[in-house]
Amino acid sequence: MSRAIKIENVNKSYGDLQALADIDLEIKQGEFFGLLGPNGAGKSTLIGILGGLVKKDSGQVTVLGKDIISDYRKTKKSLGIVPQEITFDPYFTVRETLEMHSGYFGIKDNSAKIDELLRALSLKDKAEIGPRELSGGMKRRLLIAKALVHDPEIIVLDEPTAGVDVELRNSLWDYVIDLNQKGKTIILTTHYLEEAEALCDRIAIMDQGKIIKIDSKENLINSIDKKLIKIQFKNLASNIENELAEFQFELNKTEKELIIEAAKKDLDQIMTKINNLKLEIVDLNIESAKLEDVFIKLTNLGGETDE
Ligand SMILES: Nc1ncnc2c1ncn2[C@@H]1O[C@H](COP(=O)(O)OP(=O)(O)OP(=O)(O)O)[C@@H](O)[C@H]1O
Repeated sequence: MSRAIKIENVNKSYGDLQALADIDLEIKQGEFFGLLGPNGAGKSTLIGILGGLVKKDSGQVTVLGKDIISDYRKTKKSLGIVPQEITFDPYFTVRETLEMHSGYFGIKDNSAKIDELLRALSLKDKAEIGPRELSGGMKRRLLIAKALVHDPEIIVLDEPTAGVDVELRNSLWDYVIDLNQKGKTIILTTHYLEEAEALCDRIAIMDQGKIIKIDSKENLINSIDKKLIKIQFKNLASNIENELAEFQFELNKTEKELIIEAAKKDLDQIMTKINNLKLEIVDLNIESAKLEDVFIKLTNLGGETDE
């Protein structure tokens, strides 16, 4: 696979605040890449640099092998960036907004693509009204359509589903997955970690202007040695707590449910002990670690994953 984006040694400060510190990152063509991190980690700053909205202090960024500064026009055409901030010209309808944006890229008749986007993003019946009459979620979908009118090779989505309801979120993802399967590179930032876990192949976790971890989703999740065992018994026995004393567990006596957090290496011993209790099991569930566990471990910010 060839390279979609190469970021080398990029730095950016706002006064005394170093928003990006020596960022190195390569994203291959066709990847579905997740850029995660707590508020203020530097994700939007990095995306702003990519799109030419933020000026880097140093370093180099290339898009499909072209420098974002010296080959600005070409790199701009290869990128479709959906920003976090919603801004529109209120005097144009949804369709006119998309036609005008096509015009920026020199596309004269773009009605087939515009119709495809309006359909995919469920905006067809809103095509002739102004952005002021759209709900917050609809505005966000128009922002996505606007970024895609010129059929870019690389699509960057900065928090695309904030404020979008579940049904539309799912249809939006179906559309983005389809684009990715057709070969488009997708870069996603989101605070919905389960969304990143479901969609991304590779993930970079940023914190305080640095990339603190970058790996495949599977490797990240496997790096957490944790299983959550939930067992519901028909009846409890008085010796459960003694029997499991060496492990970390919770016992809900009303629900007759036992929850044990265990390392993989202890699973066999735990299951043997539970077997020795000779209790009738009503339900059993073993969960593996989630991307959220990795995020919490690396950033110590579990409580702030949702905005
Ligand atoms: N224009 C600006 N002027 C001054 N400081 C800024 C500016 N833009 C961003 N920052 C600061 O740079 C840091 C990185 O911000 P950035 O928006 O890139 O983070 P983020 O990871 O996108 O956060 P979020 O998840 O909240 O969107 C923050 O400390 C922020 O306050």
